[in-house]
Amino acid sequence: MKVLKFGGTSVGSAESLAQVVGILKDNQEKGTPVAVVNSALSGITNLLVEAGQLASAGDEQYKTVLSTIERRHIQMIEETMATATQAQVLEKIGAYLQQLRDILHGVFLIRELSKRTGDVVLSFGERMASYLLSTYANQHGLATEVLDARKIIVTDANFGNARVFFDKTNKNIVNHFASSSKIQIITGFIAATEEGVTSTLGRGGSDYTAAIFGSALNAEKIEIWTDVDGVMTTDPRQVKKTYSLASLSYAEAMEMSHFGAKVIYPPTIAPAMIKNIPISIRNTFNPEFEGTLISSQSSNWDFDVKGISSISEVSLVNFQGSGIMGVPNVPYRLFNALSEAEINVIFITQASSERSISFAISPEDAQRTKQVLEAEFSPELSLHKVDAIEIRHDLSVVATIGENMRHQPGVAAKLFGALGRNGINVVSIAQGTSELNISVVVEKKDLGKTLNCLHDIYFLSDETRLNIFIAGVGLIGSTLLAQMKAQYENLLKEHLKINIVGIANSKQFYFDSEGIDLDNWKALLLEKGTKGNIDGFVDQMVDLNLSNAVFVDNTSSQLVVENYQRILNNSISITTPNKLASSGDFMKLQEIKQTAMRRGVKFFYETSVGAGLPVITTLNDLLNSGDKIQRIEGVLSGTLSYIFNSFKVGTSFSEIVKQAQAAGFTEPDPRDDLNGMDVRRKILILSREAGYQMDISDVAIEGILPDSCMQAPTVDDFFTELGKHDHHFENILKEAEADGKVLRFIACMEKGKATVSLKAVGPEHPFFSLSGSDNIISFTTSRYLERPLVVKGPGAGAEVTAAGVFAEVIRIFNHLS
Ligand SMILES: NC(=O)C1=CN([C@@H]2O[C@H](COP(=O)(O)OP(=O)(O)OC[C@H]3O[C@@H](n4cnc5c(N)ncnc54)[C@H](O)[C@@H]3O)[C@@H](O)[C@H]2O)C=CC1
Ligand SMILES: N[C@@H](CC=O)C(=O)O
Ligand code: NA
Repeated sequence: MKVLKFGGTSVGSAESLAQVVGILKDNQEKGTPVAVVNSALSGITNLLVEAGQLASAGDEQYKTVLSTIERRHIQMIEETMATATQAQVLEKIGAYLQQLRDILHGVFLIRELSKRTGDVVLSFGERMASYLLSTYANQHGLATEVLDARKIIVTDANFGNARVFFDKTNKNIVNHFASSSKIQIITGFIAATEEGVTSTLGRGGSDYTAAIFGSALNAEKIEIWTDVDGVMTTDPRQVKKTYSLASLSYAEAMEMSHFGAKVIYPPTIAPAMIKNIPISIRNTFNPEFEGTLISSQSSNWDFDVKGISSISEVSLVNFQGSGIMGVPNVPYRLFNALSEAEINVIFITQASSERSISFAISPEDAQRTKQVLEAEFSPELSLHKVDAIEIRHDLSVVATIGENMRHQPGVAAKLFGALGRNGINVVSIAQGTSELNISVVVEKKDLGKTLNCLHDIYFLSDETRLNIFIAGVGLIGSTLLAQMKAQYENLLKEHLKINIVGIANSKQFYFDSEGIDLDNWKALLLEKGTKGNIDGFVDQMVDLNLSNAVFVDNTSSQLVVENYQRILNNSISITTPNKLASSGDFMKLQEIKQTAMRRGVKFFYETSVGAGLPVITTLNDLLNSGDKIQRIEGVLSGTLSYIFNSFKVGTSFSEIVKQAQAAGFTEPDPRDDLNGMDVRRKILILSREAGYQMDISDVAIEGILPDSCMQAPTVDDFFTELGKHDHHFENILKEAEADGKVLRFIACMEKGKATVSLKAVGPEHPFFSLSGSDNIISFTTSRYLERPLVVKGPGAGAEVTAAGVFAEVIRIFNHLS
């Protein structure tokens, strides 16, 4: 014998009734006898509650609600019943509705709805649904009859949440089933007192009915049929990719349910658990799927954690004071008072100093909790032995659950590490000594982020999203987007989903938290983008509060840099080829780095020197392993390298500069390259990395650009002006060539002294043989003293720079996961 329970959605439409009959027939074919428990049609119980409340408040609107209830049932009859039988079925349902109307009219007249009458009102939902289901099943070739559970389940008179008398109930069940041959369609949720007065079983009532019958009949299994594929690893409304759990132990299922997962109402598991009857959660609309089996077995499961459940809205009460320390009856008085006031405590922690006890409750109980505690502890409050009761709102509880967590070091570290890296503040923590559950209280605004990042770290097997925000979609930014698009599928195979959530240029921005379509980003930004500057972009990024977030600054804008502190403070990592922060004000840079460190996120800017070449990481590797930097020397400008590699006597200098610009080597304003500013910034960045507290003014420069070029108001004017000086550059070149030398714009830093100058170097010089846009950086250190460590290769250009930024994005991902 199996007991099958069908929830409201399973009996709420023509389609679902057909599915239910299919499931029953399937069992019949397999020779498995079944008993069926059903709920009211979906939504009807709430409507009945509402009608009762309106009637008792003397509000005629109850009639409108009643009409809605009536319409739902009539519509079901019209959609599901054979035409010839419709009149008869309508008559029967009409009789139920008339009774209900009479009762509500009475409630309306006397303006009072006792719990006892409330239960009668509610009972109509299940009674009508059972009748419809049984009639439908009989019309489709099954032999069923309605079993009104009020004849069977005997309870006390605690209406609304009645307690079952199991001796009598079990006897009734056994006797009834001994004499019935048809499939029993049992009204869930409802019961009756010994005197035959209608009662209800409280929250989760129909599940409970199924467990009561299953247990009395020693069923081989109880199946709870609903509209989802069993129990999911976490709330699918909050996390995009969740999985259905094949199995759960009773204890896990209870923990999950206690913390809000819609699994099964915990007390209803008890009768089944005592008899060790497995409970399976199945999807009426996907009956082939096995769903979730809840049993005493701890299943094979590859992960430390089974599920992450949450209660989105809780309040946290802090009860503290010097007078409670070590006083044994304080906790007793506290929780007893709450229990007497029927206030449900969701979560408790106590500091080991015993000076404070915190517990979470539903927000609707907050006011009452305060009153109850103030009354109970009024003497202690007036003597200041207990502090004023503090209640914090807008919090959520997230519980990480699983039997595998037991005796498993590292599970908690993973959890808190992930929360820390994502900037989620943990308000309170509890872990039962059973080690089955670690619960944390977080701010409500962080709930989605918490569930997503925990789901990512525990169930990494499928994919992790990296949420990326890109400011600057010019040359480097657009190349980066193209590279990310090209690599998207390959990364997905590695379980990494590149999710470009926001893009911005200097005028507007565009967001899509599901990931911007990379085939179409330009049009989306231009046509659908919001007008606004970087501050607005960052505001929206921060508001989204996504986990695993990275901000990429592909601009050369100081306005963007001004936002770094705020971005890092919101636990979003940054990678950038923009040199303004790393070569800007020294104290500000320190603050930015400290914020990143404090928030456990990254601030990377490898591409600001030598573009994609590993310059800063190499320098840091040397330093971290204890080497001492003696000297850093290099050709640090891709533009200038290209220019002096291509400039031959007889060619025009200004034309070559234009070529460098067209090749994507120059700064947005090429004068930054030609006047040496770009190189000064780069040698400053390296000097600072090497430990010197220097500023841009500490980098001496011998400029090569005539003043008139610098003063040109626009880049075009600059080129015109530069053309006038072609002969000047040709002369410099001729002089060098006469000595068999080439021109190199060389930066050097030794003992905190940095210089930048144009030099003519001969074939003996290591920088002689450069070509294209090559950079070369040589590190002379204590360990690389005679022969320096050299990094060399293209040091500018869209592809290599964007690739360097891309690599840092992935490095940040590796750090986050
Ligand atoms: N071209 C190269 O080889 C290398 C470039 N870089 C750096 O890469 C950065 C980007 O260079 P490009 O792509 O060539 O510049 P670009 O001028 O082509 O693009 C800059 C982008 O930033 C946007 N932007 C400017 N100010 C903004 C603001 N306040 N807010 C939002 N967006 C803003 C612009 O609208 C544009 O989309 C620069 O910092 C440059 O120094 C670094 C290494 C190599
Ligand atoms: N304009 C720069 C680009 C890299 O930082 C250069 O030419 O090196
Ligand atoms: Na680099």
